[in-house]
Amino acid sequence: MTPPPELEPALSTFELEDGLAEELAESQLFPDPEPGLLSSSRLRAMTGPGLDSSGHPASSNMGAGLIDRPVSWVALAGFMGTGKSRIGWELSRALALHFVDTDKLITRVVGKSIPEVFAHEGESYFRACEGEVVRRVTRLDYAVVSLGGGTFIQEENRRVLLERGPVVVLWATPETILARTRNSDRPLLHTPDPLARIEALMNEREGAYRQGTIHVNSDGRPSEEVVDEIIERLWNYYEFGGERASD
Ligand SMILES: Nc1ncnc2c1ncn2[C@@H]1O[C@H](COP(=O)(O)OP(=O)(O)OP(=O)(O)O)[C@@H](O)[C@H]1O
Ligand SMILES: O=C(O)C1=C[C@@H](O)[C@@H](O)[C@H](O)C1
Ligand SMILES: [Mg+2]
Repeated sequence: MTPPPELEPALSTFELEDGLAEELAESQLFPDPEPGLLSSSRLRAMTGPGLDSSGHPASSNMGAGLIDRPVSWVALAGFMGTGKSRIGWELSRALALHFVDTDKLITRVVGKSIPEVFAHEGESYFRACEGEVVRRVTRLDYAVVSLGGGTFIQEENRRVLLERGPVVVLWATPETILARTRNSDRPLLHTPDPLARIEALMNEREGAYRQGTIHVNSDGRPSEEVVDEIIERLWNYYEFGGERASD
């Protein structure tokens, strides 16, 4: 069945994620949660042609040169709850780019939720997964990549990401972060005083986040406004010497 035209970009995004999941499943790091579940033939059967040799979904027209955009690759970093996943998805729709959420990709490939990965395999395993995913997503083109809150803290990840393209860091106050994460499961905030934990972690991490390319406040602003500011700042970045989309 042919999807309605407005769903096509989202569908090709899923194909891209399938291709990445397949590659990762074949890497040494990720265990196969159920024997055969992530075998490449099974994924291929579920997802069709996957990626072409340059990493684009085989059916994509995203590189066809029809869309004027400031960048063809951008990552979003920042503390938990600053809006990386939500803003990243909306930004990808606005720029007609694929969307990859590294947390989601890890949970999909490992076959467990992030709290389960922290509880069973430990945080250092999760951080190793993040490193592997960063290496893969920096090889993509035509993508908005939303990172996990701790991904940009690891020096090697920062180096690889900043070498690849602009990294937009989203910011919000500890109070907003608490309100946005209160009803969700972030293992690092499983503590009797999550606000104090957010403040302490933010202090520890602020210097690393400051190394991003573009900084945008997401506090008390509707997501559309945040997306508009990111696009405007990406155009400035492009005009002042950033890399242009290759189409
Ligand atoms: N600008 C915004 N205004 C209001 N709510 C927002 C805004 N941005 C994000 N949210 C909401 O805040 C919650 C957390 O956002 P999101 O999951 O995108 O954060 P994140 O930065 O990806 O966090 P994590 O690092 O844990 O993955 C979600 O419910 C999301 O819809
Ligand atoms: O800030 C962090 O270290 C984390 C943020 C989330 O996105 C997840 O990646 C995980 O909960 C860890
Ligand atoms: Mg997220």
